[in-house]
Amino acid sequence: MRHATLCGTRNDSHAGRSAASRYLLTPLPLSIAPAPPVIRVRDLSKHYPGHMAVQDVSFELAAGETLVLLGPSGCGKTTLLKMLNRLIEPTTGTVEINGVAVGQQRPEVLRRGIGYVIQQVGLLPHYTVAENVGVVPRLLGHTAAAIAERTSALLTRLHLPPVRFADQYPHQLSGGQQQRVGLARALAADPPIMLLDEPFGALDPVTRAGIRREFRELEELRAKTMVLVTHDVTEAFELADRIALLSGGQIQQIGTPHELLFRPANDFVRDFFAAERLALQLRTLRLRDLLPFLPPSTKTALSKSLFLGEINISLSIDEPVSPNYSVQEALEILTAPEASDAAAAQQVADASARYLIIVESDENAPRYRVALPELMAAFAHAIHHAETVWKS
Ligand SMILES: Nc1ncnc2c1ncn2[C@@H]1O[C@H](COP(=O)(O)OP(=O)(O)OP(=O)(O)O)[C@@H](O)[C@H]1O
Repeated sequence: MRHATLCGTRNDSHAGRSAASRYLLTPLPLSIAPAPPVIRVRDLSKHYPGHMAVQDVSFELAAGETLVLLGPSGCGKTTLLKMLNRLIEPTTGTVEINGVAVGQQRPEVLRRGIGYVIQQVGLLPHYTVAENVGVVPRLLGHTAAAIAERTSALLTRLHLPPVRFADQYPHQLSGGQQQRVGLARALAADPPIMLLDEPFGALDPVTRAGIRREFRELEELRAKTMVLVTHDVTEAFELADRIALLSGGQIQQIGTPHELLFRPANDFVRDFFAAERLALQLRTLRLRDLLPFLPPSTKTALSKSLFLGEINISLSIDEPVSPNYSVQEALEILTAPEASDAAAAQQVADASARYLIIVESDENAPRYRVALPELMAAFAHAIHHAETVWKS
């Protein structure tokens, strides 16, 4: 498994935490033992009379990793998630958190160390927003001042200004606001592990995409080990370090989004992504993957000052982009007009006049100056290469 031999480095990529960590993987020196998994699931099954909800599931999760449980309705995602914090007891198999079997811990004690977010949010209707957020810290005996400070900071971070929202009741909030309070509540005691079951499920697609973006960039979540359930493929690809794709209670494949897309383990996996294949390829491939396929003429040896000057003078792109950007993000930059700048908007009509400057953090690495047609040609080559490597 990836975390047994590799460690992820978070950075400030525009692409968000998961994408950044996937593409900045650095081999561990052989002398350093890998950290033990935070969550270890072995041969886990749940049988109901006449029905196997989950069958022989095993996986390990490293600290800070996000695993998405993905699959069609009824495939066992929620049952599997709930066995991690003992909301459901397994029929066979074990779950260990930090090396201790969860079956040996009192459920309420176990759950205080694990944040839990569900689609229905489950806010207490007669508690204010602030009281809802403070529930777990109060149980843990935190001081009133510490709870108030933490609540206020979290609400602010989640775009719920405390002055307006702290004293409101759940019924006075929109669905998206309730969802944010649910997230704040789960984060209030700063648990190292978060379990999230369709956390954005009740929202319309636009609100959902917005909250997902905020979620990805939330500082408070950066170091957390997370298991997130969704049936939304785009959501899974945006948020996962690894995805476990389930069907009929069994894991069909577990791996990075790149692995599931380009190296499907079986027909089910391939077919599951077929309808959204191109969109997922655009999200999954990074500019770094395209570099070998760019024509030599795109390589530029501009000095930093010249290069920044050129951007300002002749291009509508203000910032160089990192090779960690997805092809999707690069396309958005190349084709999106600056709303406030009519001249820039005019330039978009001739997209070939716009360039991306792909630049590594290492100053000595080559830079690339790429227009839309070159980008798309390299994308086509990179896809062909990834698929050919898999088939051979
Ligand atoms: N208490 C129960 N008794 C009997 N069968 C159950 C019970 N709970 C769940 N199941 C069955 O187990 C299977 C898995 O259910 P689960 O809720 O884990 O699926 P899911 O993948 O989360 O589905 P969805 O995406 O629709 O929420 C389903 O077929 C469901 O009907």
